[in-house]
Amino acid sequence: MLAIETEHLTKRYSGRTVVDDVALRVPMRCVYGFLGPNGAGKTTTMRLLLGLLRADAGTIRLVGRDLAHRRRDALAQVGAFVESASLYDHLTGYANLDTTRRLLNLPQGEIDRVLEIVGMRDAARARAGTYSLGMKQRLALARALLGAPKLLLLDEPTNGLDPDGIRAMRLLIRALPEQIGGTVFVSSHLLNEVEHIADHAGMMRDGRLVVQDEVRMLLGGSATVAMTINEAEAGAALLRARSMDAAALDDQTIRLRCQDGALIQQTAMANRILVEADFMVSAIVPHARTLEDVYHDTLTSATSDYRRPA
Ligand SMILES: Nc1ncnc2c1ncn2[C@@H]1O[C@H](COP(=O)(O)OP(=O)(O)OP(=O)(O)O)[C@@H](O)[C@H]1O
Repeated sequence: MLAIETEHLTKRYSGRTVVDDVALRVPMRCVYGFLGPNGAGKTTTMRLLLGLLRADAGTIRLVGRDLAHRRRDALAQVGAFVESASLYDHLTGYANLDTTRRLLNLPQGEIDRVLEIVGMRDAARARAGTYSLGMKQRLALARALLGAPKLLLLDEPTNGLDPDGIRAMRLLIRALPEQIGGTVFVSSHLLNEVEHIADHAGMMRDGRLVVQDEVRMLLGGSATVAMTINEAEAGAALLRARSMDAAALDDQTIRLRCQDGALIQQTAMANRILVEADFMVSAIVPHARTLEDVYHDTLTSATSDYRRPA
């Protein structure tokens, strides 16, 4: 069973398709990072998943329940914070959670359970108006955890936080799949963040899901090295003539893309070719592939489609 499964999910505004035939495959018990530039359709997709918008086509299953046919049951599996945390400043953290607890008709003990998860048992006695933004976000997360949902949808959870707040939120999110026995679906435009916290990632562009895979698979594949050389254009041209994947990044730097597992051998070969042709190579620095590379390779190319069959 998947935490989120969509088929042909489509949403149009005034004839313009902003979510286009999206097939999300989000496994259970993981952190899934949902990436894409502004306007790519992430928020619209999340609103569709939460039943806040009606799709023009396609289906949504949340933790095995079809959203159209078993709406209550499906949404009962989901906790979310989609807009930035809205709390009653004049109430304590505890009382804020208590209002939601009563609405959901949950036992009192639920509040202590969720406060424990977000590490705010003591702070919950203070009024929410005195909290830092990081604490407000954690309290909002605690509220989303009320009722023990198996799926959490978080929209830009570190937005506006300082470095300490970002770190605390990241650690918290990383530990959540284990603690809730479920999945955390996080939208973000911070590639570095998703690389640190997510096991799976999906990338949207112009309403389409153009990448979806395990993060370790996305980061695998070709590795690159940066070679510092006296004449990068000519050096890169020579390497390309010898069937190597090389490009001049600037006057003095060649980027050499190596096949999986062949980094050392291909780098040594490129170095020998250049030196034998009287180029001066002064540094060779391997560069581990990052999600930023995947993002740029994918989102800047009009034709690429990294989707793997599910
Ligand atoms: N209510 C609406 N009416 C018309 N167009 C809309 C509406 N909501 C969103 N859009 C358009 O749909 C597209 C996708 O927007 P969406 O907010 O889903 O993108 P996003 O990936 O979440 O971007 P951001 O990171 O900026 O929030 C955008 O072009 C946006 O202008």
